[in-house]
Amino acid sequence: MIEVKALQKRFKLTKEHQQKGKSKDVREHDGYFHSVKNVSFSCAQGEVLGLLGPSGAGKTTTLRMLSTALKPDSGQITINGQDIIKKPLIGRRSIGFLSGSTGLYGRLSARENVEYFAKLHGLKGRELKSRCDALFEKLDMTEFLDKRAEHLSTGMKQKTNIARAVVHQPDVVVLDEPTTGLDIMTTQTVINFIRELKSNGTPVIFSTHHLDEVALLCDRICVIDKGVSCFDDSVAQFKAQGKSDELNQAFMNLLQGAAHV
Ligand SMILES: Nc1ncnc2c1ncn2[C@@H]1O[C@H](COP(=O)(O)OP(=O)(O)OP(=O)(O)O)[C@@H](O)[C@H]1O
Repeated sequence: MIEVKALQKRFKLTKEHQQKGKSKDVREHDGYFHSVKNVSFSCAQGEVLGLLGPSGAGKTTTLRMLSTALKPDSGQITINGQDIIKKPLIGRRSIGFLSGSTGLYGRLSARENVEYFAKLHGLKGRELKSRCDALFEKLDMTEFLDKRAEHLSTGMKQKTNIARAVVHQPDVVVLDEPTTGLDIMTTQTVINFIRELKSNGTPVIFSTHHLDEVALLCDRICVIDKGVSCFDDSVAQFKAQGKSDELNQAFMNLLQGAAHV
């Protein structure tokens, strides 16, 4: 179970940001850009939560705080009752994080990349091999395992990144736009993999702009708009609140009627 309460993160405004016109955004004040102003949600065993919101809403910033890559200014993140802001090492062990900016080591093969991260998490010998082999099969990676990462396609790289993110069998999996830019077959492999994590009881949180994936996978939805979570509940409640059975219409209704900004 992961619980996120009242997260906040602001960034000092640079001249460059001001020149880009950020000063027009309502989240800029006191010399800071308040990227995440008040975000709360939870995701229990066996649930998949879809994190939705317009571009720039604060989804990636929120997910980076969950991964411990960014320290919140205030708020709480607990995993199975453990405060991972106070104990980031526990957070790093407990969370498997895939981000758009995660890089692979280009000169290592796909297999070597995943094994390298497995070793960093203390895996070795037979356990390391059987854990990696199982992931390679589930993610349909066998035919490119020995190719250098620098020569892999976008989809192959994404599969390798996912394997690397979950090789330590984390308690919670957090995926930032896991299917963006992928072809249909690779997208399906990623969707099946999320389903399998769910059926094993692992809470999965993923950000996306694809509402068809939300319909296929999610039990819960959290919507972030201008740094504020304006919805956190079941998919059924989302449709009811948005007064539409169609997720995209419910999403539009919710944002248009938002009273949080
Ligand atoms: N280090 C930073 N310094 C200043 N502003 C930042 C920084 N990181 C993020 N931001 C700003 O915070 C806002 C939220 O960004 P974030 O990447 O979290 O949005 P997002 O919801 O993930 O958007 P998208 O759907 O386009 O990926 C954006 O306006 C972004 O420019």
